[in-house]
Amino acid sequence: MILLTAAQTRELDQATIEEQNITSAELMERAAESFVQWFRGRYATASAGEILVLCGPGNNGGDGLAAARLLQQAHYAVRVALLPAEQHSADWRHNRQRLTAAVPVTDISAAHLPHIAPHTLVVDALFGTGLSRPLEGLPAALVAHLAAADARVVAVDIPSGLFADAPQPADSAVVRAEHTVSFGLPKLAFLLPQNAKFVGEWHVGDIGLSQQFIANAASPWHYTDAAAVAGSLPPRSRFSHKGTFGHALLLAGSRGKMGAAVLAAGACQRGGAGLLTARVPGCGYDIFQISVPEAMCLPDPQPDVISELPDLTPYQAVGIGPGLGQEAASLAVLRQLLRDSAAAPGRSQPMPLIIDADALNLLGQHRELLDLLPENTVLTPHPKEFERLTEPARDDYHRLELLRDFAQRHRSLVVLKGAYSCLATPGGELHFNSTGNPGMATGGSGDVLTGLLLALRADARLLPADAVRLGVYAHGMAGDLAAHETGEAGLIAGDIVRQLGPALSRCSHLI
Ligand SMILES: NC(=O)C1=CN([C@@H]2O[C@H](COP(=O)(O)OP(=O)(O)OC[C@H]3O[C@@H](n4cnc5c(N)ncnc54)[C@H](OP(=O)(O)O)[C@@H]3O)[C@@H](O)[C@H]2O)[C@H](O)CC1
Ligand SMILES: [K+]
Repeated sequence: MILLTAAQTRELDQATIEEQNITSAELMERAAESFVQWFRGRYATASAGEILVLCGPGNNGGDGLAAARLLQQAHYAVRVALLPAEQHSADWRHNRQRLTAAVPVTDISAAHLPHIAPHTLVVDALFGTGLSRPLEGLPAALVAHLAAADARVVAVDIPSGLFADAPQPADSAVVRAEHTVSFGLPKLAFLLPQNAKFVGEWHVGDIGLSQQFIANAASPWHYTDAAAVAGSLPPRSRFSHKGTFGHALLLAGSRGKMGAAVLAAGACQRGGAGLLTARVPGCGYDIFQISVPEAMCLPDPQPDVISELPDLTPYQAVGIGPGLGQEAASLAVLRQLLRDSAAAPGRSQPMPLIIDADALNLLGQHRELLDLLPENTVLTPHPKEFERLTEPARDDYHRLELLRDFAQRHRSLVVLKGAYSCLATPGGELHFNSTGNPGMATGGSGDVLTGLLLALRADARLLPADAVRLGVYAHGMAGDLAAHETGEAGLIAGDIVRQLGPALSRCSHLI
């Protein structure tokens, strides 16, 4: 699914109206119906109490007026408060007229802010994608009043005061919603950690927007949902053998951190690698062989860390980093790996690499190595690791800029890990992942992702970006399946490994 700017959203509305030969008021009615349908599913009339709908002067306010009418028809107790304005949109006026006397309406002024008892359900229809500047004056005072009242806010389309696709100045007034009910497509703003406190839980209703416009729209932002990964894991041929799915090499572990190697190896196996060989420090030999009997093991001559790179000839992909440590000997191995991978003997393409954890930190300390990254190398930093590779970000939007720029400059596939992990491609696309849950914020879940990506990059049937997008999605889905069994707090990385098979199998059955 693609994500659009606020300006493109307006064009999409217009395209829908023209394509379907409907009026803008009819499209607004669909939006209001979609909002009310969600609302009715969430709040029973008996327990909702009196609902206050706050309406601004544009079409967001128009949505609010139409929703107020529909809520009243559905037997909710509703009142409306209007923000004063010199001008109102045409569809606002249309819906103001359609509101019957059964819904009390008051005008908001600085002297008459609406009374809001604690826990009142408030529908925020003040401003939507037409927000043209940060809120000040009366709208800002109203937002503060809402916060002070401890209301339970449901935002229409987007919390008022929040820009859909750009940062707002620090401390500017933004409504803090418990839920945001949006239309058609999610907004980029919903996916950024800095906005979580405003957006709350978000939902998107289908209002029949032009699919043709969406399919042809140009945007760097994508949202990886089930449809996006459908078909990216081809079925296995009956005549396939273990060589078909590639031989992966994993360089992982150091004294005290062999668990990372074991988790990554388990994930690589569950991810479908035909063969896996692990290079581990000497001390990890027994641990690894006993924990992962399906894999082969090449113990390093050094007992505590990995100090020598094996010959890469037999392998189709290499993963490095989980539990590696940051010793000079391991840095030398990483440097050698980058050199050997760029021009692997007998290969037309560079070796597919996955670089994670301590290997990323080593890259951050020796940035000259970034120039050696073979094309389509996968890097999987969390925000701190990413900062070590680039620079501290001013905010989440700046971080996305840095991410996009980095992936383009180094022709790499970078997965910035987080609630909506974001894959940046060498072509400048940003793919936000939709699966996963907070239970996955636990030690070792990144090692699992590395192992899974290693398996998928070793599978020559998959294109590089498709493999990574699928891996990030399946990893999140495995976390969701695991959390279903263990709960979020009880989830540990090994649970994710155990659910990778079912998750991948679901992905391969998606159509
Ligand atoms: N497909 C859809 O998503 C649909 C969305 N709908 C809804 O329409 C809104 C967008 O409506 P729009 O009329 O474009 O814009 P808003 O309602 O958000 O606001 C515009 C008015 O607000 C004024 N404004 C803007 N910023 C401020 C501010 N900081 N302070 C005060 N006033 C402000 C603006 O005035 P200008 O001076 O900027 O001209 C306008 O008067 C979308 O979010 C959905 O809710 C449709 O219902 C159909 C489908
Ligand atoms: K709003």
